[in-house]
Amino acid sequence: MLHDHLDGGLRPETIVELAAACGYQKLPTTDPAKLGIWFREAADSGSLERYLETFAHTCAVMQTREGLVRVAAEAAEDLAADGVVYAEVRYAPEQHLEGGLTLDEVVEAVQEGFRIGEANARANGDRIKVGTLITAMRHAARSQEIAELANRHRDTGVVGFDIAGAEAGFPPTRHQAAFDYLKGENNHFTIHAGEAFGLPSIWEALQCCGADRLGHGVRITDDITVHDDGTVTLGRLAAYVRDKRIPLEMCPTSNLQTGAASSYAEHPIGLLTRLKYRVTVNTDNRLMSGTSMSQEFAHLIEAFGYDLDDMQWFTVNALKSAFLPFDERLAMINDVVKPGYAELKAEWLFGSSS
Ligand SMILES: O=c1[nH]cnc2c1ncn2[C@@H]1O[C@H](CO)[C@@H](O)[C@H]1O
Ligand SMILES: [Zn+2]
Repeated sequence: MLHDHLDGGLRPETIVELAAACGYQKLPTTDPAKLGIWFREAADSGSLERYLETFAHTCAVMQTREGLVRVAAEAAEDLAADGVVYAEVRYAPEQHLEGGLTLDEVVEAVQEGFRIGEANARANGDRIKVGTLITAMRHAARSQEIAELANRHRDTGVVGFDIAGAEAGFPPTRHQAAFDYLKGENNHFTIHAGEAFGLPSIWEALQCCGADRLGHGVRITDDITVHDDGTVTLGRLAAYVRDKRIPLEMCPTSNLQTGAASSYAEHPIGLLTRLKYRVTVNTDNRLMSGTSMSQEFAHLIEAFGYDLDDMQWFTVNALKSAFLPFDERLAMINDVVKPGYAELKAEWLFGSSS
């Protein structure tokens, strides 16, 4: 899985405990069950801007080294327990400086947490590798500094860079210098684009900034015409995205909440999958969307009748598009993902062994 926000995936009980530990008193409730529901409902706003307001509470409890280590470790454990074997988890270090940590200390704490979480997952019989994406906030003006931060930590598990936050009014070219810098360093980046704003945002992300992947990218369907007889005409940009195999990090539930899609059945992932775009399935924010990787798959199975072969295709697409070295991607696909799906198929054929 390629698109999961660290500050969008906390366990509700952890938020409550960390809030008590750091004296944060603005939580809407300190009952973990109610808090989980509150996040889901508050994020169900129909607008990206309002959806993003809920992150004030999670970021508030991620301002200390201990808080960051714990949240990162638990993210790795939770993803592994759900069957995820490779996850790229992102967050914006600039949002975690209020407790006096430096940008580098924030990154070091999160990296330590991921390593602890990977080890705990192994102890539980699960296997996961977590790669970190360092995000810069698109409304802010620190992207150059954050890109340099990502580049500095590239040899200890930071696999790339991203920009996130409100899209309308903040085109990716505001951060052109950061992208040019990363290209100069032969580093990788993805850009949230085509979620709350349409084709110009996708075009800029690809053709000006040089993004390796698109976060969401759902609005690419604005450039696709489906005719009454079912045939399809692709515009130039839609054709480019498909021809160049640009990975689309699709997050169905998140898109329903922010209004980027109106139902699972009508989510552009159905059309884009049929047209064999490089589609991947992701959670975006497990807390705000009350979801998990397996739940996102379950929604798609229900809406589109996908089977294990389709799940495997999405998973292989994700590994092909990961910011991991090529040999590791290949080993993940051939030695982990394919045998894993073969095992699921055997269970389907012969019945579960457990
Ligand atoms: O779907 C999204 N679109 C744009 N920005 C997002 C989305 N989900 C989360 N964030 C933003 O990314 C920051 C760093 O993780 C979060 O704090 C949130 O503001
Ligand atoms: Zn996102």
